[in-house]
Amino acid sequence: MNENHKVIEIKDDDDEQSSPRGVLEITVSGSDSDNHSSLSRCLSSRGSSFNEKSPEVDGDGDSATGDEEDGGRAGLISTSSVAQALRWRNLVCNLKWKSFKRFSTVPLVAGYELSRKSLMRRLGKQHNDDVTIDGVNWVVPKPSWRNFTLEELAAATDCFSPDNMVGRGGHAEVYKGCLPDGQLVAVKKITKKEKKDEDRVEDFLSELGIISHINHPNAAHLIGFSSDTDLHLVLQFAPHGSLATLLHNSEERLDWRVRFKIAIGIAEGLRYLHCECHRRIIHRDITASNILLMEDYQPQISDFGLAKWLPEKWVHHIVSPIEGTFGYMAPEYFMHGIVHEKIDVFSFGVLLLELITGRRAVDSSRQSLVIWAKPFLEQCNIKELVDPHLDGYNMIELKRAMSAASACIHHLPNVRPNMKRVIQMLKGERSEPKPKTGGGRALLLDACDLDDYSSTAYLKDLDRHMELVME
Ligand SMILES: Nc1ncnc2c1ncn2[C@@H]1O[C@H](COP(=O)(O)OP(=O)(O)OP(=O)(O)O)[C@@H](O)[C@H]1O
Repeated sequence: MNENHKVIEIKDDDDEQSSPRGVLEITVSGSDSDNHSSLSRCLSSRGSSFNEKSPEVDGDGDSATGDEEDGGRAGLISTSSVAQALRWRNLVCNLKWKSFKRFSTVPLVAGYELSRKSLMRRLGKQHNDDVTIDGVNWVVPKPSWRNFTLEELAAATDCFSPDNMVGRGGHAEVYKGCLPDGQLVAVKKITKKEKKDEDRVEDFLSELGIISHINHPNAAHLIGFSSDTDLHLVLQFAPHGSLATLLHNSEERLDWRVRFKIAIGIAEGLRYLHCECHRRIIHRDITASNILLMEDYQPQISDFGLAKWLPEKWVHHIVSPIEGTFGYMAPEYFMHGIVHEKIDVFSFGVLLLELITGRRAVDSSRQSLVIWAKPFLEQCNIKELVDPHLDGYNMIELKRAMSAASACIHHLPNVRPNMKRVIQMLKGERSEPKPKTGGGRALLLDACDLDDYSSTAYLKDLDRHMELVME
């Protein structure tokens, strides 16, 4: 176990159960060879735990059907899809493994370190060679992804024309594109100029590995990827852009009905990532810019660049460096680097506040929305809190959103509800979070006595932290 790990205790009850079962993670330490064998174990363990979702490819390159459901799915896969799947498998199998620094657990691809040159060389080979099967029995996820060439992406985006650029984040430029069949796509070109090639490739594979396992209407949908010259993800296009733009930079005013629908959708997406996905995924960067709005304003959680797998049996993990967006970061994360579901819950609370108030997580005078809103939430002061631009709102929904926000931004992670409970609160199925009296998934750390951490101390820390990062 990583030395950074402090005493942790897991107490599960059914209601607080937030990890999927039957997922085997391998702890990695030591040399390359250790890691490689860990990988093999990890992959073969995935074979059994992922059977119901993904068709397997056996040593002869045929679809192997483990059960009836797999058989049905496999039967639907076209020959070219199988060939793509094999190319994908070959690509991953050929990658070089080294020790993994940040996390001591390597899920499918989140631990690669490889030289970009070597990746490109291997990829170049993939395009030309017949697929070779090495007999390793592991699952090929989602064989319908496409491996695009740079020419295809250039044709789709009019040579990455600036007119087609729909967004730019800290790590990527995003272009609107149109595929030959008329499908609109977003081509995310990874830039991360400050990073070394190896790190960029590692981050790309990590994001790709996570996003490729996600299958939910409220989470980004991967169409394909390209590592031809540059690294690209090809995603479903979001016609209404990001929530941040619509909420803070647009003439268009989102009415309450749409805002509430967006809140429920994001909550459903997060519940999926935390509890229903093949593996437990912590997004780590839930912000208004990372919520995309599809047709009919259905929200999609996007940008899995910081997302992490968390093994089922671990209550949390401690990471360094701490990356994320100021204004959305939970105190235990920005102070101690603790990663667990409740840091996403905190960020979701900030998002709820943005939807209620129309204010940014951090405004132009560097005021944190959490610090500003806390007293009004405690007084249930709707008049001060609610966005003055809203023409009207459903009072019951607004109050539910306020009480959910209040619970989510609690300074103690154990007191914050999980996403399942947040949805119940928003839908009025349960009005109050269940008080934590020792049951449930408790987070006990001797490294940082969070239970002694008061709301006032937290607000002071938040202020201090903001001063530091805004200097
Ligand atoms: N699928 C999409 N459809 C439409 N617009 C998109 C899509 N994906 C991203 N965008 C736009 O591009 C912007 C940047 O994308 P994204 O957040 O994925 O980049 P990033 O560099 O990883 O961001 P960050 O700085 O948060 O790491 C988004 O805020 C959004 O406006």
